[in-house]
Amino acid sequence: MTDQHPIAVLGGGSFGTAIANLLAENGQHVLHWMRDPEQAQAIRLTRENPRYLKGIKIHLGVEPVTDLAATLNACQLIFVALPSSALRQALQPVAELLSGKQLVSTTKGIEAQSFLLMSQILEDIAPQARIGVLSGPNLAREVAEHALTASVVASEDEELCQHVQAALHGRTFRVYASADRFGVELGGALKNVYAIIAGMAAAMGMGENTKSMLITRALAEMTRFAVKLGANPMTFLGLAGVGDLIVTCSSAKSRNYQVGFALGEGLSLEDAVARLGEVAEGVNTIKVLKAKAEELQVYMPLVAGLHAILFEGRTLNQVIGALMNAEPKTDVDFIPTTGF
Ligand SMILES: NC(=O)C1=CN([C@@H]2O[C@H](COP(=O)(O)OP(=O)(O)OC[C@H]3O[C@@H](n4cnc5c(N)ncnc54)[C@H](OP(=O)(O)O)[C@@H]3O)[C@@H](O)[C@H]2O)C=CC1
Ligand SMILES: O=C(CO)COP(=O)(O)O
Repeated sequence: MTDQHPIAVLGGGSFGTAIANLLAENGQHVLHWMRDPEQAQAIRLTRENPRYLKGIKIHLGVEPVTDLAATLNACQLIFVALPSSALRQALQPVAELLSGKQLVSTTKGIEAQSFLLMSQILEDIAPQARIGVLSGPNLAREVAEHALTASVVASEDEELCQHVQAALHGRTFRVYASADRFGVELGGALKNVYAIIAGMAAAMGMGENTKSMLITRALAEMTRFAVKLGANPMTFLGLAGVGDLIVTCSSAKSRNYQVGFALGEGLSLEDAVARLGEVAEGVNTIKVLKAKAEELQVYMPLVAGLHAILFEGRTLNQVIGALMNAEPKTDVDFIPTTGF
């Protein structure tokens, strides 16, 4: 059943475009808000968004718009697909228009200084809104090309979860519900850091053993950190945890992986990010994560190693040597046996 109101998607990048298309394919009228009037006009005329999703036809049910206030006024369900660095500054000025709306963040990042996840920022600026997150192994291009894909909508608000499932479920996209908003969102933010490391390893010609070790030990670190923050470790065994970690650490379509690959080829961080020209959230997340892990005294050797390479002048070989020669540890030591 289609909504009586249009559905808003905020953000004219690759993921906003992919989600807007999915909704429109399901018969929804979508107001796709972007800040650039030229981009909106070009999409209206050509039905393509070549800068972010070249070759993908934009469904006629997607209406590119640039009036944010009018968009928020017209819609009850609003997907937020803005970079984490832009979300607060874009939405704070229109905070009063968000009251009572269903806001679903798809943004996978952490705010510097506050260490807030994106749905927590939404809650902060719009306490009267109904809040959820959408996260999972969802490479935008594959979603747009109709690869069979699953995602998770997470909120304590069951009605919101059902609304999102009804709006997005289709022949190629399946949405699972979760009540653990914090765990689902944390998984999406943390995995970007490990995708940078996986990209580096690939550029260095490392094999499948290395990839598997990285993904598994990344899961250990992520879970250890999440448990320290009081999250449910079981969420990390789901699509938004290990699922997203696998896809992002395995695919050259991931922008975080691409940044890592460029670093592994010897580019500076600045050049790697410039060459990408899109958002790689892990670059900002690593800074705040390293500091938080130290503050909370959580053992995160991969995070510390990547930070040392990017910001402390260590070489890849120095860090690899330190990681492989670290004191012996036990394998699965990060899930408490009681309490969950
Ligand atoms: N791409 C993917 O596969 C997936 C991405 N995500 C998450 O979605 C979020 C958005 O990423 P994605 O769509 O990929 O990013 P892209 O890099 O593809 O696009 C970024 C978009 O954000 C816009 N933008 C940047 N700053 C502002 C601002 N201040 N106000 C308004 N709009 C702004 C850009 O506009 P302009 O062109 O005018 O600069 C552009 O449209 C990220 O957190 C990402 O982790 C989640 C799942 C999958
Ligand atoms: O989150 C993603 C896939 O689930 C997209 O990852 P990148 O931002 O690294 O492209």
